[in-house]
Amino acid sequence: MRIVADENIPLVDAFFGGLGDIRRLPGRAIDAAAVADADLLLVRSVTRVDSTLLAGTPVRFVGTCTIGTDHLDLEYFARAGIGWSSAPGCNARGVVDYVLGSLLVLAEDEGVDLASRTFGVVGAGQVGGRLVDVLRGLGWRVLVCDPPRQAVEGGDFVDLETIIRECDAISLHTPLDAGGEHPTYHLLDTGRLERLRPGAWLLNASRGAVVDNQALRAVLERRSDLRAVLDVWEGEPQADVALAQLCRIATPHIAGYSLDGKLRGTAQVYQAWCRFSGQAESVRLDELLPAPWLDELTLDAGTDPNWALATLCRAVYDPRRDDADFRRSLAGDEGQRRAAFDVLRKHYPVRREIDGLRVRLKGDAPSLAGVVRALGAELV
Ligand SMILES: NC(=O)C1=CN([C@@H]2O[C@H](COP(=O)(O)OP(=O)(O)OC[C@H]3O[C@@H](n4cnc5c(N)ncnc54)[C@H](O)[C@@H]3O)[C@@H](O)[C@H]2O)C=CC1
Ligand SMILES: O=C(O)C(=O)[C@H](O)COP(=O)(O)O
Repeated sequence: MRIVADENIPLVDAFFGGLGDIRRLPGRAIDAAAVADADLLLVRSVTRVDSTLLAGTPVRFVGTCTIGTDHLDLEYFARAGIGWSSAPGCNARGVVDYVLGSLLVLAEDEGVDLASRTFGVVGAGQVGGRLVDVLRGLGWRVLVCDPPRQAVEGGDFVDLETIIRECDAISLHTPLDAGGEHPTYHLLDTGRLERLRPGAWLLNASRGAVVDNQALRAVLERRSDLRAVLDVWEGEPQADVALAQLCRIATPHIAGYSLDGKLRGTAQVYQAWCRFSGQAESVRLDELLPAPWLDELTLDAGTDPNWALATLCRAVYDPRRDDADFRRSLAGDEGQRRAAFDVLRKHYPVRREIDGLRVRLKGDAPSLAGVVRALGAELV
């Protein structure tokens, strides 16, 4: 079997090496010629996979080691009888950790207590759903907007206008969808951005075009009270430099880049391929995942819970490093910036997940135990 794979899929040899010959290419260089004799195509989010790429090739299965599927033409796959899989939820925890780290930075800048803010989560699926659980677990007020879920489940959801009107911090976690019943392309347009509450924080780690980037830049230029955190950009790997400079945190689409999340992505697609092809699985992720660098922490019962929250999160991940790396890359010319966007992603440092921590409490401390549990870390 011939396999073509994005060179940035970690452990691709460990999982797929026994199945055939693997040709590894930069994701943006995977073209029709590269897949002309491939049976299996493994991609990440940067490769557009549609009839232009696949028509006339022997490719019978496409795996994307990502959560997002907006780069796949799924209607074409159905028409052409091509099997496919994404990796639902694989890196959702990484995005939650990114949002937590960003909220801590914003709160520290402005000297506000996060518990006094109202949070809005737009899109409560794999990522947003986990984020809601963590924020509510910390005892914070969270409003949730998810019209597709609301239509099916009824329940405790609000509309987007309520989020805009009432929330001090809004985090976007929808898929990018230009059509359908609940389109998300430019979901935050000029009008909605203008109506953000005074001093509001807007975070986008979903897909760039869920926010109208030009409109956001114009609004941020007019309203110095707003704070923006952007991990994703319209036109990646190009990012609007002026917009990035107006953001409090700006990063090159790395919110979900925990090692655990990336390896889960490869493993989930391998499992999907095994189901599709009727083969037994012979490689297991838990045998390949390295131990975390930081395993166990001890907190005294007298520790301030807000300090504990910041310390536990930042012990594992602090987005300021990624912001600083990205900001330095913005000094280059257009070509250098495009290249740097991909280089920062390709050589991303090892990062683990906050819920991999084990925390020991010295003494009886129910509020500290609540913080540890809300973060998903293990109390030992
Ligand atoms: N920056 C990064 O590194 C990463 C970004 N992502 C992106 O995050 C986004 C969310 O991913 P998941 O949670 O896994 O997706 P998901 O499909 O599990 O959840 C998305 C949720 O959004 C809801 N939704 C759809 N249309 C909506 C609308 N118009 N308004 C409000 N809610 C709407 C859906 O009902 C669903 O519950 C995707 O765009 C994904 O590509 C995912 C992982 C990493
Ligand atoms: O899983 C997703 O969806 C993401 O956005 C990934 O974090 C994107 O990773 P790449 O495929 O762009 O490396």
